[in-house]
Amino acid sequence: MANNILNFSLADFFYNDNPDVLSPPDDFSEWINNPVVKHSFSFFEQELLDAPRVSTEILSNLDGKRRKIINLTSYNYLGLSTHPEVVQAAKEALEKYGLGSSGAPLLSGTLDIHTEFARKLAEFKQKEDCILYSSGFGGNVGAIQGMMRKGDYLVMDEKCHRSLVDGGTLSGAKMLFFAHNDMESLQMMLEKAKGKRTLVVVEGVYSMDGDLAKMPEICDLAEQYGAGIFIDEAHSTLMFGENGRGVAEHFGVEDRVGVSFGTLSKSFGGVGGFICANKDLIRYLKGYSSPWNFSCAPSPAVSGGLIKALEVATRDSSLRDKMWENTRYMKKNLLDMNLDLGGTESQVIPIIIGNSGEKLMSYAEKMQKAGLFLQPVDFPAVPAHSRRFRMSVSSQLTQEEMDTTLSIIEDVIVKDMKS
Ligand SMILES: Cc1ncc(COP(=O)(O)O)c(C=O)c1O
Repeated sequence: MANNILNFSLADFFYNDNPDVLSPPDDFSEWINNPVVKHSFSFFEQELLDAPRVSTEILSNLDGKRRKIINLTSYNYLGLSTHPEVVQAAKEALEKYGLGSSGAPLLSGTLDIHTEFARKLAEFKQKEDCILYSSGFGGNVGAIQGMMRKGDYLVMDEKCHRSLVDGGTLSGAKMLFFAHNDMESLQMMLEKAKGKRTLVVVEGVYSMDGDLAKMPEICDLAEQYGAGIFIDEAHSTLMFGENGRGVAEHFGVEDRVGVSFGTLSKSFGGVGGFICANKDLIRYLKGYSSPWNFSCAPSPAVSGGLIKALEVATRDSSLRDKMWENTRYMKKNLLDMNLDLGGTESQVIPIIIGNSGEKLMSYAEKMQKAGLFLQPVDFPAVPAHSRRFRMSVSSQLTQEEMDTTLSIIEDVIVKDMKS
């Protein structure tokens, strides 16, 4: 049976009592003064200068030398962060409301601009209501922690984002992880949770691999066991589906998915998170979701920009179409170089390097010196045997930038791998 939950996986790493990984020594005071980790892993520490004027360009400060480089790591998939209409709308909201909301949403923090944005998001996602959070991370933590309680079961894909896992931990619900996108493993976990209040938690696009949740099969199984479904559409909202509503729309299963999460920091180009669901659930979250009722409401200036970002991204499909055209071009050329792109089905393209952290870091540095910023993703963010670069393709990339990117990758990675 394909149940790799028993082999090494992120789930093992993070959730099981494996004494070999990142566990602080028993003597906690000694550890605080002299923290050590047993498994070595590296950070690609560096400083990027200046706010990017366009998402594809940044200044790097590697070795104290300023270089203008191509950025293929940004989440600004549609270029909305720097879109002139979005920036203008944010400026107007800033003038009108000031910088901050100066209150938690239930106290004085909810302004008319938040209500308007939440209503527009609910309409867009075709759900009854919507709740806004100041961060995507907080939205996931808050929704899961708010909805679930001790005695409930969370059945989560093992590759789900940390925010979903932390929300589960806080809720006190029992957490069962199924092998990534493996329906046999999902069914096994649902069997274990049988008869309990159960929520199946998946991501539309998985953020490290770029593959899609198998939504039709997941819906079938969840319905068979009477479980609810929560989908994190962080990397798929405004990108997938005929109207950009995400992977649930792409598979035609929106009305079978009760709770839909989105972040505002990726394709929307701002910051924040939101949950769309039925009215009762949203009302319940407003009472019990701690990151909502015990944290300041989102910045009204950002909300103003985001209302415009939603309008720009949905008034036609031109930005999305361009992003897909660029994605197809990059994928085709990377595959022609025989690079391992895992099972990507989206604009998130992993370039898997393997188990050498040193190679990963040295490629990263060489590429940056040659004019390309690709963020290396090292263990423990991904399993040690599949260290990688994670490329995010944007609608803003020019043909020249894509061709320069490909030739740098060929020079630095492909030539070395062949040698
Ligand atoms: C799948 C997923 N969910 C949630 C988040 C959290 O979103 P934010 O960074 O907007 O807080 C991320 C961020 O990387 C993500 O990849």
